[in-house]
Amino acid sequence: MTKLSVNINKIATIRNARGGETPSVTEAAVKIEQFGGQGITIHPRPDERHITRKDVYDLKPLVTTEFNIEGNPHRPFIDMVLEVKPEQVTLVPDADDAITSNAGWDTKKHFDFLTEIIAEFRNAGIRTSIFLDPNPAMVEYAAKTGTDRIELYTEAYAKYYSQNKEAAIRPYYDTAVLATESGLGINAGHDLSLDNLKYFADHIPNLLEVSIGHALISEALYMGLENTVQAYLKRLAKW
Ligand SMILES: CC(=O)[C@@H](O)[C@H](O)COP(=O)(O)O
Ligand SMILES: NCC(=O)COP(=O)(O)O
Repeated sequence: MTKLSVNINKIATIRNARGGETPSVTEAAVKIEQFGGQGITIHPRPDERHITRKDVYDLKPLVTTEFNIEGNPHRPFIDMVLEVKPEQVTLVPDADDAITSNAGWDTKKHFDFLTEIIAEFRNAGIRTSIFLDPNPAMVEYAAKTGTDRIELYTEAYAKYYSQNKEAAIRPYYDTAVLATESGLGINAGHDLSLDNLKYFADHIPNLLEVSIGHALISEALYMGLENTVQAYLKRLAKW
């Protein structure tokens, strides 16, 4: 079964446009879980452009499914995650000024750094996942870092899906097969949508979790949050 973790960054983006608490990030998380969401993902960025540090602490006692915190492991981020103790931390190597995440880890180059940080999280009982381009060459080093999972960075798949979906998914399939053989769990995310999700989930073996935010929250403007979460769950259903 592939779990749906809903990324609620965009709820915070709208809220921050006016300050105050509308729409409420915590209420959205609770409702998403009531509507069937199987996890809540947030990506607090250093400039707090959407999710703030306060949100991270406010959400922790309310999330009853799986809490997944994503981010670049600078020391303040690491310390916050160790204090909050979510079920999962996803390490993303994004520059502070990046508009959004735009690359996976070079696991060979950053091997020592990742190994050290991953041990810190694992010793605290927090599952780790590292954001990875669909590049089988990165899997060998990823596995040696001790991470529990990888998160396949799906922007390229989403971009090329409408042109040639067989070609778009091939590197993801190859990376996923090797990751499974290497004992790694597989998550995926970035630009997944109602259009492209089913093909991805049907063709990637052992896909444990997808985290989806931008498209899902955008689609919810027209369909409503409950219908949208349900529509995503249907795309992930195997029957
Ligand atoms: C790791 C990943 O792909 C997502 O977390 C993405 O970075 C969302 O972040 P933004 O909402 O800031 O674009
Ligand atoms: N890890 C990916 C994520 O949380 C959401 O990415 P997106 O759907 O906002 O592109």
